[in-house]
Formats: sequence, structure tokens, C-alpha cells
Amino acid sequence: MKEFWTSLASLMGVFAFFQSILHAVFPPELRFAAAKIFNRVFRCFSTYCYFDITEIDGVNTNELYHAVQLYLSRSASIAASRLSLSRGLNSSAFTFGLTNNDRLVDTFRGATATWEHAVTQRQSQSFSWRPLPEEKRSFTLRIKKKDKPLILPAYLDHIMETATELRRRNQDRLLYTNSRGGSMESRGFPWESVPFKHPSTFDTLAMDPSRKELIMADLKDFAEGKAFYEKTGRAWKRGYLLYGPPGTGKSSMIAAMANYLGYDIYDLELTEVHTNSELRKLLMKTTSKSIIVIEDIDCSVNLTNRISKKSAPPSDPPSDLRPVGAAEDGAASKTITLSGLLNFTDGLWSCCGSERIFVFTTNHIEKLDPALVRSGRMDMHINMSYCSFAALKILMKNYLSVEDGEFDDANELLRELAEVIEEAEITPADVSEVLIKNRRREKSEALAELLEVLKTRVEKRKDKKQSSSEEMEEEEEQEKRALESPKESDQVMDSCNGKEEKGEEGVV
Ligand SMILES: Nc1ncnc2c1ncn2[C@@H]1O[C@H](COP(=O)(O)OP(=O)(O)OP(=O)(O)O)[C@@H](O)[C@H]1O
Ligand SMILES: [Mg+2]
Repeated sequence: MKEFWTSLASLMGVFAFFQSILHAVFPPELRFAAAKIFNRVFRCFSTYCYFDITEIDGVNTNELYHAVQLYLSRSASIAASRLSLSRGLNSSAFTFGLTNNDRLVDTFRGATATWEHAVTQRQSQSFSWRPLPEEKRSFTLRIKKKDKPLILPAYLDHIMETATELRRRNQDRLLYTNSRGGSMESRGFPWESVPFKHPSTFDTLAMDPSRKELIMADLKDFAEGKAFYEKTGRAWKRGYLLYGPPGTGKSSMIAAMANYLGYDIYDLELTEVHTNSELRKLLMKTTSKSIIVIEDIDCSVNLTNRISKKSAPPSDPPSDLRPVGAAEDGAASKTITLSGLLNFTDGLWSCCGSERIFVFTTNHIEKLDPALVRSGRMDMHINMSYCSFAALKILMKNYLSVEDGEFDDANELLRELAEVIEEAEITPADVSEVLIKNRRREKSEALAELLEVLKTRVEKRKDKKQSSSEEMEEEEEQEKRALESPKESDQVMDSCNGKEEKGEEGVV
């Protein structure tokens, strides 16, 4: 310790000596230049090396400067005592920054990096087509010379990646749509966007917790799977098919996925796409870390034509190559085809960009072409089914703030609800409606009301079943009767024939 103070004192002595020489020997106008030279000499003997990262690189904005700013803002909020604060356009988070001459120490792969932020007045405005800011801002990175080969350029790559991730997390999600009704070529960019504010999350999504966890784990695995996809040579994309009756939460699931991963959503309106090449262009203009959604795929495109094709003449092209809806008018090039759609998700073009998720939804999985649902095409098929008791518990928590264990297991109301919920075949959307209507009442009253609704549904379903089975029985009975008394019908036939014969005879 003593040695440290001795060397520090001698260093300060040397510094003071040079300072006094500077003042004694050089006139004030040359002092700045001389100081710079001394500085350089010092740096030659220093064990450190320095990197200046200016805000404006020539006349262009230096991306690295902003990346460093964002990167340091993570730790600046903890380490520094005076900070600058900002909030970017479209951003929902505040960003901390270092103020003038503030320092921050960071470590990377065991090496220490010291950052200093400098703000100086721009001396004279040199000619520029673009007006430059009055202040000159820069970061100076100081690292030990021996660490240089160890951490550069990996450290800078790390900074850029972290900053991109932070920017994405701070930025609001965007929801893009291609359904503007006009020609998409007219404005160059085929997608229009709005901030995506859907509040659905996996916490609020009513479905069995075990299935939910499976989906979340799958999504996480995908988002963190860059190395895996690179190693295995697979395109970094994943497909989910959500199917189930209306109101079971397919759209809510998509919103929850986007919020969970922090991805943007591209809601593709297939009916607005006229050709396969338009579809490809749309795909090319999507960004990484996004979910591309085609809702109600069974209604968007006629995907049943492959089946209907079996009865068509053999000279026709295979149905999946045939333009959808263009068979009669021959406008083949003016439509999209099933193969175009499959290429969209699976072909080479689907890999331009990376980290993308495709989600198709349908209410009628049985109506989809087998090519679309065959294994491997969509990586995961998710059945969004009617409300189970586990899902009901989540809805009770969402709408009535009923916490786990608030009603004990022996509670009569809960027991009855658990008994009838599956039989009632009610969608989470319908349960939500009942709970919303009754949310201001006592919790037990609201649940009792729900129980009534469920019981009525069960009764109705039973009646319907009863009447349809009665109808079926009656039909069967009629068929049986018809089979058992062939003579009667023969007689009718005979009598008809008889009449005809008579007539003929009469004619003759
Ligand atoms: N599983 C669920 N969890 C939470 N809320 C749900 C769920 N399912 C439906 N809801 C509620 O019902 C509403 C409609 O649900 P959603 O639009 O997600 O259903 P959908 O399956 O996409 O229906 P459709 O097939 O008609 O498009 C949502 O706003 C949400 O409040
Ligand atoms: Mg929907």
C-alpha cells in the first residue's frame, strides 16, 4: 500500500512538473496543442489503450455510439450518482445515460473496461450539408493493452447485440397488417403498423397450466436456439397451428406469445394477397423476431380443392399447384395457390431473415388440406378446447380476483363447478362474459350465477342430445319399417305399373 502511495505521489509530481513547463514555456494559444502532444507521449508509455467512439462519424451517425449509450445505461442506473435520463420515440422505458466526464467500469471475459463520456462544445462549424449538433459527444473506452486481443472485437459485438436486444425490449411491440384495401405496390412498403397493446399474457390465458408450460418452454427453446439451429443446419423458424371452436383463445394465445417473446406480429390477410409473388414480397419485408399470423386459414383460401380434385379429369394439374379460385376464368397468375402458401412457410424464401414464428389458426382443422397439417409442416398443433376447471380457476383469478386456496377444496360451489364445467362445453369467452357481468357482486354470488349458467347449458345439451337421438331413432325406425314391408311398396310399384299398363292398353 505504501508503494502505491509513493508511486502515485511521484506520478502527480511528474504531472505537476509538466503542467508548470506547459505554462512557463508555451504561450496560451499553443498550450492546447502542447497538452495534446504530452498526452500522446504519456499514452505511449501507458499500459492502457484508448478508443474514442464519437456520436457523429464524419457526417454519419455512429451506430456504435448509441449502442454503447444503451449498453451502459443498464449498469449506469446502479453505479453512477448523476445520470442523464431519456425516453425514445415509441419506447415505453426510460434510458439512463452517463453525464459529462462520468466514468463507468465494466468487465468482459475477466478484463476490465473503463468507459468515460465526454461532452465538449463544437469549436467551429465546418461546412456540412447536414447541420451538426453544437455539442460533440463521445465515449472513450480504456482497456489494458494486454487485454486488447482477448476482448476485441468480441466485446464490441457483445455491446451491439445487447443494445439491439435492449432496444427491442424497450420498444413497444408493433402489429403489422397488409389489409389496406388498395394496391400494395402503391406505397412501396406492403405492411402498415400500429403499436401492439394487447394485454394478453400466459398468466391471463385460461388453459391447463401443464400445457401452457409446455408451450412456453417450446417458445423459449426456440428463441434461445440460435446455436442449435445453426449447428443442425435448420432454418430458424417454427410453426404452430392453433385450432378449436370460436372463443377458446386462439387470438389471445398469439398475443400472449408475442408479449412473452417480445416479438412483433405480422397479421397476414390472405384475401388481400393476389399472387404468389405478392406473398413472397410480403415475407421478404418482415423482420426477424416476429410472428407471422394467418387467422382462419380454412376461410382465407380454398384449401379443400385438393380433395375435390380427385373427381376431376386427369388432365388437370395437381390441385395444390392449381390457382385457388381461378379455375373457371383462367386467371391463374392472378391468384395465390396452396403450393404458394406452403412455399411461404417452408420454402427457401421462408428463411430470408431468421427467428420467425408462423402461426395458423382455424376453427375446423378437419377442413384443412392434409399437406398443410402433415407432421413437420407445423411443428406444434395446439388444441384450444372448451373451458376446463383448471382454466376456469385462471378466469376466476382474472375477473374476480379469486386467489388459489381462497375457497377451500371442500367448498360446495367449487365442487359443483368442477363437476359441470366439462359437461357444459362452454368456451372461455362465454365464461368471461358471465364473470364480467357479475364482477361487482360478491365472489360467491358471481360463482353461483356462473354455476346456474353452466347447469342450464348442461340441461340444454341433454335436451338437444335427447331430441337428436329421438330423431335418429325415428329415422332408423322408418328405415326398418320400409325394409320390413317390401310388399307394400311393391304393391305401389305394381299399381303404378298397372295404371301405366292400363293406360297403354287404353292408348293402344
Ligand atoms: N383461453 C382464454 N383465456 C383467457 N381469455 C380467453 C380465452 N379464450 C377466450 N378468451 C376471452 O374471449 C375473448 C375472445 O377470445 P379469442 O379472440 O382469443 O378467441 P378465438 O379462439 O381467437 O376466437 P375466433 O375463433 O372467433 O377467432 C378474448 O378477448 C378473451 O377475453
Ligand atoms: Mg381469433
